[in-house]
This record gives sequence, structure tokens and C-alpha cells, in this order.
Amino acid sequence: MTGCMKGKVAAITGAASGIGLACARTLLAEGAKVVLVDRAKDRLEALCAELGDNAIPLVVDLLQPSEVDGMLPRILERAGGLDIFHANAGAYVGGPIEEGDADAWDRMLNLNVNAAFRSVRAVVPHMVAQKTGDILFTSSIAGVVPVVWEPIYTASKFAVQAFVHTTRRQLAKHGVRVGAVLPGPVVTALLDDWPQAKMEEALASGSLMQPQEVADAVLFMLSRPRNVTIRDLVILPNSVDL
Ligand SMILES: NC(=O)c1ccc[n+]([C@@H]2O[C@H](COP(=O)([O-])OP(=O)(O)OC[C@H]3O[C@@H](n4cnc5c(N)ncnc54)[C@H](O)[C@@H]3O)[C@@H](O)[C@H]2O)c1
Ligand SMILES: OC[C@@H](O)[C@@H](O)[C@@H](O)CO
Repeated sequence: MTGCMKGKVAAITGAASGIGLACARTLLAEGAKVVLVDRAKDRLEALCAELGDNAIPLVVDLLQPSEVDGMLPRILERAGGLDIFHANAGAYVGGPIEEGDADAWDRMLNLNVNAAFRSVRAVVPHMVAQKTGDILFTSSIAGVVPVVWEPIYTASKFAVQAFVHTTRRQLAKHGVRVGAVLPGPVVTALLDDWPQAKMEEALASGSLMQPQEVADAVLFMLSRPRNVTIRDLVILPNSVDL
């Protein structure tokens, strides 16, 4: 621990679980104030009570556009600023398309794509005005490799990658960095949707990572000198065959 995030304010969506929570813990340990954004009110409040005064809960349902649009003033009021916005919340649906539930696809696409882009739109004017900031996405290896068993999820993360690459170039001139961390399989609640046999095989072959490994990668990205952007950081368990 170096205290390299001291004085920074971060907001992380989907911070009540998995990768978002590990990132929140890591940034807090490095001295940042962290706004944990999630719709899981009870879990969020219990976690923040445990994490201390620098952990600020913000209950937002990202699937409600008006709640996303109103998020920035609530962050500024509670945390006094915003330096890092991590669009992390996401959902997963896999499987053969002929068996797919198109309504579940819509919910996932709304969260992984529309709500994520909308949330960035909500905070960018603040970062442009202050001429500095970091926008970070939790994308996925499925954002750069078409993963055959999860076509709609893959499509959502390819969309994220397109947004990261284009907005990075729009915002660089304002001192705002945009990048993505692209993990392979991580042990979180998100993979509950995986078939049991696939999960057992992955656990047996060691092809799963822990959320902390992703959080360490995120800290590396955020702690680069301001003239350097890590645009895409792919992080994989050695034995994953993707
Ligand atoms: N777990 C993996 O294998 C893996 C791999 C690569 C990328 N990712 C990505 O990492 C990100 C985080 O996933 P995770 O694995 O930590 O999952 P997770 O299920 O552990 O956490 C997701 C969090 O998002 C919150 N959330 C869901 N819908 C919401 C909404 N409408 N409004 C507000 N909050 C909402 C949930 O309450 C939960 O706390 C996702 O974008 C996912 O695509 C995960
Ligand atoms: O299935 C391989 C990966 O796409 C998956 O583990 C991960 O990206 C889910 O977010």
C-alpha cells in the first residue's frame, strides 16, 4: 500500500459485489474516497458501514435513465468531487441463441451497453470542466475475442470496446483518460449463469481468477503518469483457452 490514491474521489458502479467491490476496497486502501454505486441497497449500506467513512453508498438503479442522469450531483454532494468513474456494473447471459430469452438479452444489453454509456455521459461534463479525470470500464475478454458460447454478451462487450476507443480520442484533449480492463473468467456471482458442468471444469483446471487480481490491474492503470493511458488491459487466467 502506497497511498497513491490519496486525495482522489472515485465512483464505481456495481460496487456491492465481485470486481466492483474488490476495486472499491483497493482504492480505499490506497487512500481514495470511494462512492459505491449499486441498486442492492441493504448490501451496499452494510458494506460501507464495514469499509469506513471514506466509503460512501449511493443507491442507483442503472436501468432507470432518470437515476443515471441524476447521479453526478449526488456524487458531488456526498463526496465533494469526482476524479475517477468506473463503469463496472454488468450482467451476463450465455448459451445457444435458439434457446435464448430475448427479454433477458434486452435487460443485459440495457445494463452493459446503454446504462454504461449513459452513466459516462452523466459524469463527463464535470471531468471536462476540471480538465482531468479517469473513465474506466470493466469490459471482458469477450470484448476482443468472439466467445462462441455467449454471443449476446460478446456483442455487448464489443460495443463497450468501440465506445472506449472512440471516447478516449474525443476526451484526451481535455485531460480525461478512458480505458478498459478486460478480464477472463473471475469468481463472482456473475458466473452463476454458467452451466454447472462448465463451472466444475473451470474450477478443476484452475481457469478462474479472483476479483482482487482485476482490482490490482485497475490500480496499475489508474496510477500511471497522467501522460500515459492504458487503453485496454487484458487479464486472463493462464489456462483459459480463449
Ligand atoms: N465475473 C467474470 O467472469 C467477469 C469477467 C469479465 C468481465 N466481467 C465484468 O465485470 C463487471 C462486474 O461483474 P462481476 O463479475 O463483479 O459481477 P457481480 O454480479 O458480482 O456484480 C455485479 C454488481 O452489479 C450490480 N447491478 C446489477 N444490475 C444493476 C443495476 N441495474 N443498477 C445498479 N447496480 C446493478 C449488482 O447488484 C452487483 O452488485 C461486469 O461488467 C462484467 O461483465 C466479469
Ligand atoms: O466466458 C468467457 C468470458 O467471456 C467470461 O468468463 C467473462 O467475460 C464473463 O464476464
